[in-house]
Amino acid sequence: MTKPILELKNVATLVNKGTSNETKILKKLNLTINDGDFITIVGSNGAGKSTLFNVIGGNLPADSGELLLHGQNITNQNEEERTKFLSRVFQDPKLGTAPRMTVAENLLLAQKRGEKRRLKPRQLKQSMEKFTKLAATMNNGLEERMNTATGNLSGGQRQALSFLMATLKRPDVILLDEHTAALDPRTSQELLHATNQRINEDHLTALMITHHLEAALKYGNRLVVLDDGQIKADFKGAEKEQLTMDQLYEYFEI
Ligand SMILES: Nc1ncnc2c1ncn2[C@@H]1O[C@H](COP(=O)(O)OP(=O)(O)OP(=O)(O)O)[C@@H](O)[C@H]1O
Repeated sequence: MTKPILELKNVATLVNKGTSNETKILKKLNLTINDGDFITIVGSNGAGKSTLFNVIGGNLPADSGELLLHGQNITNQNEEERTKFLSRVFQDPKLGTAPRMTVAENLLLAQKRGEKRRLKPRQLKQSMEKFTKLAATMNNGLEERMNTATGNLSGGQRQALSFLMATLKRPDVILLDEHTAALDPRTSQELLHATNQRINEDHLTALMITHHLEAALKYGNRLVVLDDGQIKADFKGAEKEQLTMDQLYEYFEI
């Protein structure tokens, strides 16, 4: 039986509250994320995709409705508290890693998330074999650059590292916020492939925003279409597998 990990119930979000520009972005949105779900999220510009991630991540409050994690109400938890169960990878390769630190040091930081953050050379040595193996799963030469400062990596390697850091401690939910959008088509495809492999093999739960409809169709067990702050469609299992590009395009017609 599928177990809900995170539930959004009637979540609404307002911006510019109390002004003449007050706007409702998410409109009584309901979404249940089950254990092992890999949900691709598509929608036009301004549909509310990033806002949805901001509300899940605690960067933006829900003005009404509630969020439940394993049945517990977390609506009022702040961003920092939510990092205990959640991690996010952004579009910008400059975010998510410490540029002057090496690949191995960044991975050690991610491994020590939630603990005291002092890095000891001994711990780095102990974890090196594990980190190198992990980096090799990305299939982009990251494992050969373990002692390179992150700022000197290619964009693709940097995003792969951000992804590994986000998954290292197996958070309950991983938010992938167009994490391959700044990469060239080939590098983007390779990272999507490696992302998919790790999510499936490690049975992780993830949401991935993408503007690449092909990728949204190809990856994941669910596909959610967001429109004007609401979920317009939520294709699951066989229904998603049978969904065609033409059918998906129809959701983008004005
Ligand atoms: N803090 C804010 N203040 C005012 N308006 C906001 C704020 N955050 C988002 N919006 C507006 O809410 C709407 C949804 O924005 P959001 O960034 O969530 O859309 P999106 O689906 O992620 O778009 P894109 O595909 O362009 O990234 C947009 O019209 C945006 O301008």
